[in-house]
Amino acid sequence: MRAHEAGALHGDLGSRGPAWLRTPEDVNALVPQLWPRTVSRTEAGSLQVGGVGIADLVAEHGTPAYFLDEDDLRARCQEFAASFGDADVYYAGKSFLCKAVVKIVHEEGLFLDVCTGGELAVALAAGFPAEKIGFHGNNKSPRELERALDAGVGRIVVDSFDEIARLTDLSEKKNKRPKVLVRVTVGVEAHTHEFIATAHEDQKFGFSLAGGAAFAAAARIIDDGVLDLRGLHSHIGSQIFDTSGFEVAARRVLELQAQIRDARGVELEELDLGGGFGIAYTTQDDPQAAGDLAKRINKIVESECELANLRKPKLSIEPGRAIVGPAVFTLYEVGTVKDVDGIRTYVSVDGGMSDNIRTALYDASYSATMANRASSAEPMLARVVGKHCESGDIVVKDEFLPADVQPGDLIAVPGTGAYCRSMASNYNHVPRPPVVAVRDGASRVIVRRETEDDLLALDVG
Ligand SMILES: Cc1ncc(COP(=O)(O)O)c(C=O)c1O
Ligand SMILES: N[C@@H](CCCC[NH3+])C(=O)O
Repeated sequence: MRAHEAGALHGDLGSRGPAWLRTPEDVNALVPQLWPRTVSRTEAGSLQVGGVGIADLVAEHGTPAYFLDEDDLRARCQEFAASFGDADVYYAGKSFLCKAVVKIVHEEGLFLDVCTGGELAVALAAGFPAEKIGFHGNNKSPRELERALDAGVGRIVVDSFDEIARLTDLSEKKNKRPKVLVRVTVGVEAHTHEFIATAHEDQKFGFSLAGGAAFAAAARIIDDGVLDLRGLHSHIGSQIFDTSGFEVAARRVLELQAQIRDARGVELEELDLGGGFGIAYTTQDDPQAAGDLAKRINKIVESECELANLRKPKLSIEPGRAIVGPAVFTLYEVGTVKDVDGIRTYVSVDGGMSDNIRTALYDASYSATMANRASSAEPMLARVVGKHCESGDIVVKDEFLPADVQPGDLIAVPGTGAYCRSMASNYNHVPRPPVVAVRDGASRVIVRRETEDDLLALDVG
């Protein structure tokens, strides 16, 4: 998360926006890095995506809803695959997974990373080839491991000594030799929110490099000879803009790789550097293009291999957010507009923390625009909030909206493809919104809207 996302507000009443937020010259303008590529305003001023106008989308699918620009998603898959060349690009399923997206990711030639039996079930149900699946998780159950072995999952990323023992035992019983990676905690303090940083020492993921657990895990697997140790894995966190964290991570895992070679005579052939590439949530975020990331990461790995006197391993990366995040916007309808005198204007919409928990959970920043019309009114600093019974139910902390925003207007929030529907809840018994893919002038529901019947179906009375 960027420094500006710390949420600091101006002290003076009446201008309670963060210091970085500027009054826009045109409150209707769409800042390109925030929006899926086929989104634009029609001459009349409303949004369109994939050649379909927002009014038609709302008439057919209602609000709130997530709209996926399918061409944008496919283009991002293609850019990562082409830029990283020989590397395997795993789409991180945790960011957003459903059968249609699994099929798209497969058609575009990507691999797939899952981290629970549920995600694995969706991938397999959509016909994704098991050998192109990587299986993560710090607490995979025996049942999940068994399922992965039976399905023939391509890589299992082991995360604890308990798991190594469990998987070794199961593999011997089933006479299998799964390919595994050892997840290494490299001790990098990634510049991101604490809850989404994953490679500092004090946390649940991986084997500590500094404490020697990572070496011991690799050595145990090699010595046992049951699992096929293909390489090491490092994921330093999410929403990272600066490649220096990847540089330190690559150096440290490659040093470990050299240590393993020297101690056991085994030169591991693969290296997975995880995901975490940041995307634009606000005008201040300036993400790197896939091509630039690929060049930097390849260069880092090459020079670190040279230093450690290692052959360059086959690389894998696991972008989730950077592929699906920018391809989606959420559309809401405004229900109430409340000016809390001298403090701020609250614009309440028909969704909230149940469809986007990131603002409440990580203090994340988002942007928004009025979607049903362009307005000539002055920009007004507003806070877009949901309909839940929590004062922390904030969708967009600070954004300029036209001062004439009113009930019935539509608000679109970009950058919601990752970790919004996948982290959605039924808090306050609000049914979760649908995901609608739009392309070439047509829309199709890929995850339908939940109904009250769905909610009641689980309630056995
Ligand atoms: C192991 C692993 N790989 C990949 C990702 C994808 O991260 P992001 O979507 O932030 O790129 C995550 C999530 O943080 C992860 O835990
Ligand atoms: N869910 C998080 C990222 C963590 C993903 C898994 N390690 C986010 O919204 O940014």
